[in-house]
Amino acid sequence: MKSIFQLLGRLRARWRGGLPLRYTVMVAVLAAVTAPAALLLAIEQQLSEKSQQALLAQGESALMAIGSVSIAEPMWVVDRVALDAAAQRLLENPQVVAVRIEDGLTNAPPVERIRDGYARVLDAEVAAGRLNHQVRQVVRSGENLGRLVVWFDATYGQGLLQQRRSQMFTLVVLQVLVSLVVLTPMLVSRVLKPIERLKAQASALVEHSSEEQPVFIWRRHDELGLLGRHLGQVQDRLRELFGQLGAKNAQLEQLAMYDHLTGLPNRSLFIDLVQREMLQARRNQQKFGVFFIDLDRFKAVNDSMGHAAGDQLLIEVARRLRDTLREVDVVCRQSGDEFLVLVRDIAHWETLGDMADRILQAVEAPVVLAGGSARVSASMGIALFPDDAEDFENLVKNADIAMYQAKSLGRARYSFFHSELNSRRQAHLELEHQLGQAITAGELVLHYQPQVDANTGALVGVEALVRWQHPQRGLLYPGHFIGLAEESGQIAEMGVWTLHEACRQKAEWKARGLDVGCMSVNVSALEFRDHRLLDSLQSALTDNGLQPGELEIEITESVLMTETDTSQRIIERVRALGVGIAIDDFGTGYSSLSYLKRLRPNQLKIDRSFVSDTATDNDSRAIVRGVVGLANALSLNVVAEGVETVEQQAFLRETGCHALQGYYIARPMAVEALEAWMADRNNKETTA
Ligand SMILES: Nc1nc2c(ncn2[C@@H]2O[C@H](COP(=O)(O)OP(=O)(O)OP(=O)(O)O)[C@@H](O)[C@H]2O)c(=O)[nH]1
Repeated sequence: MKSIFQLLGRLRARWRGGLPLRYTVMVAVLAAVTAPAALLLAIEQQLSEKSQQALLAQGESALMAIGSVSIAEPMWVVDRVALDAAAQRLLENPQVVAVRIEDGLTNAPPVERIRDGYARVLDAEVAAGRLNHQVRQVVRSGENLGRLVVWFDATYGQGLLQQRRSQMFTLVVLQVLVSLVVLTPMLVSRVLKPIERLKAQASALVEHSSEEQPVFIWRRHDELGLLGRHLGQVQDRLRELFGQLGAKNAQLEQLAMYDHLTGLPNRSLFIDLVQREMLQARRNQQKFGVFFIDLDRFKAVNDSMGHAAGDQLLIEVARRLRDTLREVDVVCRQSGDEFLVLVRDIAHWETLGDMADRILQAVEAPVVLAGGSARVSASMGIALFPDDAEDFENLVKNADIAMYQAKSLGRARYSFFHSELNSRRQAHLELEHQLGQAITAGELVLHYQPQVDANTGALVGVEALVRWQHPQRGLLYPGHFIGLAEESGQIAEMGVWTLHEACRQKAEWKARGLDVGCMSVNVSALEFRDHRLLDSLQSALTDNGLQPGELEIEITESVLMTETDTSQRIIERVRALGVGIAIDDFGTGYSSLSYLKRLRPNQLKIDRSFVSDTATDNDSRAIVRGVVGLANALSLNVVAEGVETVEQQAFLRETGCHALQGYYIARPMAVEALEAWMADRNNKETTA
């Protein structure tokens, strides 16, 4: 019982939640066909029961009337045979169970006819209501002859009714079945199937993806067909929109993930791939490498052959990188002339070195461009996962640091990253940053080293040497920061400051009556080739009211001897200005005599390495003698640098060297110390 209720509950819930349409239609059709049929059946039963009873009653009365009339004559003539036959005829009526004809005039026994099986039970059946009997007087010519008693089967009508009922029921069932057989296929084909199709079409719309969609063709012209066609149009429009969206997405993905020039993955995609590789490498305890590749002096290709040729070169380099690497490796263009490579599945770290060599060789092969042929090299840094870093940013940063190391070692090579290199680079960057502020913070100072006449010992000039009074690290010598200043471009600003400060100091001494002789200022290679050099010299002199002859610039031999035509043009302009020119570190480079003649400097400074060896080394002595002889021949002054002993001084005097500079004379000194030194010498001279 409980489970029946549960089932009903479930059905109710199902009904409320919405039965599938086909069940609903089936139930509706069944109800629509069977309910009126059942109602008709019930009404018909009621009506036929009533009319049946009336008919039976009428039939019984009629039978009694006809029976009594038909036996009146035989009773009158007392024809028992005819009476018996009349009783038999009455008994032939199926309703009649027994007939008795009683003669009221004679005492003759009644004529009786009883259906088989009823003889003994007549009274009991009457008492039970299953039989009823009727009695009718038989009359002739107003005289009462006797009576007719007939027993009728009271259940006869019921039987008839029952028979009729089952016939009606069969008819109704047949009608329901016929209705179902006719209606169901019609409903299925005209309503249910189209609705199912519409449902499938709508579902296809809902689940719309870029994949192939089924096509629904509607040929019907009713409302469902119209709805289907409309849905089809929506589907077509959606398909079209999705197609456009897909193309746009692919375009956006291409733009977002790939470099437009080379078609290589860009940095975003590369990050994604490296991060996935990290997960896998961690799981499998594997290593992988990242290469940071930067083309060497790519700017020169752009500058000399044009940007379009530069682009062509980048495309070609990208192609070579792809061709050189294995399928599993990924190369991306990070920006400009920088490429990143993810090197997967490395058995040994040496594998990386081999691959790096192959890449460098591939890049270095000549490239034919629109404007001619070009040749570039690349510098490459290699960082290893997980040894050098465990996240993308640091891995690439470390590969970059290693690449920078490769550049500083002379380019066209690769370097592995080491954490120690990282900290060195860090310190370097920090110093570079501090150097940027040192000039404005007044942390740069000039020390001056005297140059004296080799014979008389008189002060003939001072060389200004820059120092950095670092707030934490104390006094730093140029070796610690000039290279840095050159790399970062700060050398230009530093050079201008040095020139102006040296001239300012010279002017101050002059104003105070202190004669330090000629002021020598070092000019680096970058400053020397900077077109602003002449303006700087001019303004340093003018601003401080100095004569050009009071200033001299020192340029190293190697700087002068590269791009000699340019050097010569610059030297000519400096000389035209009246500023002196000294060739520094003379003897270490490769001056040719003809250039020396053409450049016509004022002074040669013999490099300290020759001077320091004069005591022991005959060759050095010969070189010094040669340089002095050459200078005399070209009417140039000679200053010997790095004089540290009395013997060196004696030798240099003897060779005819004009001036001396070195620790034996005096170290580079701050302004006050130099002034004290000069005062001390004056005192000694006066005393002497
Ligand atoms: N043709 C072309 N040049 C580009 C593109 N993107 C950046 N560049 C140039 O590439 C050059 C990159 O120069 P750097 O790497 O800084 O210097 P470099 O000349 O290669 O010198 P080193 O790297 O120090 O050896 C710059 O001059 C940029 O203007 C590009 O898409 N096409």
